[in-house]
Amino acid sequence: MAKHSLDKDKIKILLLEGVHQSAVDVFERAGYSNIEYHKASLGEDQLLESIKDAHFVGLRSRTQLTAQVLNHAEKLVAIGCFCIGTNQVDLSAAEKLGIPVFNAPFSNTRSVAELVLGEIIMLLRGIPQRNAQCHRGGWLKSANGSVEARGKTLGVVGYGHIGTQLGILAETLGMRVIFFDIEDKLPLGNASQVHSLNELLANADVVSLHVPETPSTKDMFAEAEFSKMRQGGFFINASRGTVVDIDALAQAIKSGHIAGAAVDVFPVEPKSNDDEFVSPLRGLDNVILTPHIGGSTAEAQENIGIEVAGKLAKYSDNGSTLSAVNFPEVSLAPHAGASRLLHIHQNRPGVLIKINQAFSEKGINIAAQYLQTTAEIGYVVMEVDSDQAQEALDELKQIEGTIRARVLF
Ligand SMILES: NC(=O)c1ccc[n+]([C@@H]2O[C@H](COP(=O)([O-])OP(=O)(O)OC[C@H]3O[C@@H](n4cnc5c(N)ncnc54)[C@H](O)[C@@H]3O)[C@@H](O)[C@H]2O)c1
Ligand SMILES: O=C(O)CC[C@@H](O)C(=O)O
Repeated sequence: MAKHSLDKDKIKILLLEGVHQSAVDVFERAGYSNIEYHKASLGEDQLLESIKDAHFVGLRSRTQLTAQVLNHAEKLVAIGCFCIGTNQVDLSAAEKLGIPVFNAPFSNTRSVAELVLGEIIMLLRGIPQRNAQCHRGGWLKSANGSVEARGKTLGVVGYGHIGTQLGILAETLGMRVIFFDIEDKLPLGNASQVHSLNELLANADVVSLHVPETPSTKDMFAEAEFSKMRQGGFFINASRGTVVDIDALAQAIKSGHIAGAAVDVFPVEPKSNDDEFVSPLRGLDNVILTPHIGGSTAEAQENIGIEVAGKLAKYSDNGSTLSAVNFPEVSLAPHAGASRLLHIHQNRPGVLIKINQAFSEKGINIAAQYLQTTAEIGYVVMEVDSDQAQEALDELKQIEGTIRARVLF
């Protein structure tokens, strides 16, 4: 492939939150050496300073990329969320600035499902409180409140990648699986979809949440929902902390209505491993608390590193936005001897016609062209003869509604 418009060693890649070494390896193999690597998330001021001249940023769930931060990141070309969730990024602000956001939609799915499966067994056997007693020198040898998973009903809220995997695994234990989702979903195995959350709450022995953080899931579980769960039921949340009113959950557990819970995500999480974890669930023996590690396994983190770094490197190398979460998806094979230009514009009628008119008036020959749009923006990848690339770029920059235009190679 021809020379990159910007020397690769000038392209700054900022990696935060200890993303796996596999990501660094992918970038280095692709020729990118200017990598600023941080093991933890950065404080606000340090983030602003480091992101100001970064072309790519990679983060996990702690770093908040708000519109303010993005506006400050003058050179930012693309964002990689080295995880599933993308709620920590203002996706719409990024889109309007012409910045695609990539994630790893299923590299840690299995890890979360396995953790939850283990927690189901632990909760049904009353292990958390027995474990806590033993640590304090107690001996709670009793079958009281201990039951098998076989024959119990698991209620999955959000039957997506994780919810479906969990359902299949739970069936191998002999559990009956019901699920509630806002979309009609193909039930896997013997699972069955119920038509309201209330129906699920009334029928499940264990309720497990696997929805994304969206306006519709904010505080989706509060006092009313907990009170509709079965007396003595169990509750698991490994989705996002904002989905649950944590005080209401603590209250439902203290009252004995909920017999135990496993919680991996919290409305407020410590910024680093050195900060204190504060929660109304602390000190409750029948609650398994984990520090947002549902997807934190060696396998998942390595695969996520490879997947997301690969997507960023591809976007940098050839403009491919396949599987971006906030951007039109375009992928175009390179043609020998041609230069590639990228044009991101506000989605208004006639932009492509204007580009083609301008090129035709200047005698610029288009070898290939591909446009995709979202409601907000349009993204055109095109190729022209290499000796006309600069002239073509100058024309593109003058098209009304242009957000960004650049020559890639
Ligand atoms: N604890 C962790 O470490 C960890 C790891 C990975 C993912 N997660 C979280 O888990 C979430 C789910 O992951 P996934 O890969 O299964 O996502 P997914 O997008 O595949 O599935 C989410 C499902 O939730 C459904 N949904 C959305 N809004 C809903 C609502 N209001 N009520 C009912 N259903 C609704 C969707 O239709 C979809 O089927 C992620 O968004 C992420 O926030 C946490
Ligand atoms: O690795 C993380 O910080 C987030 C993991 C998980 O919540 C995800 O969204 O994939």
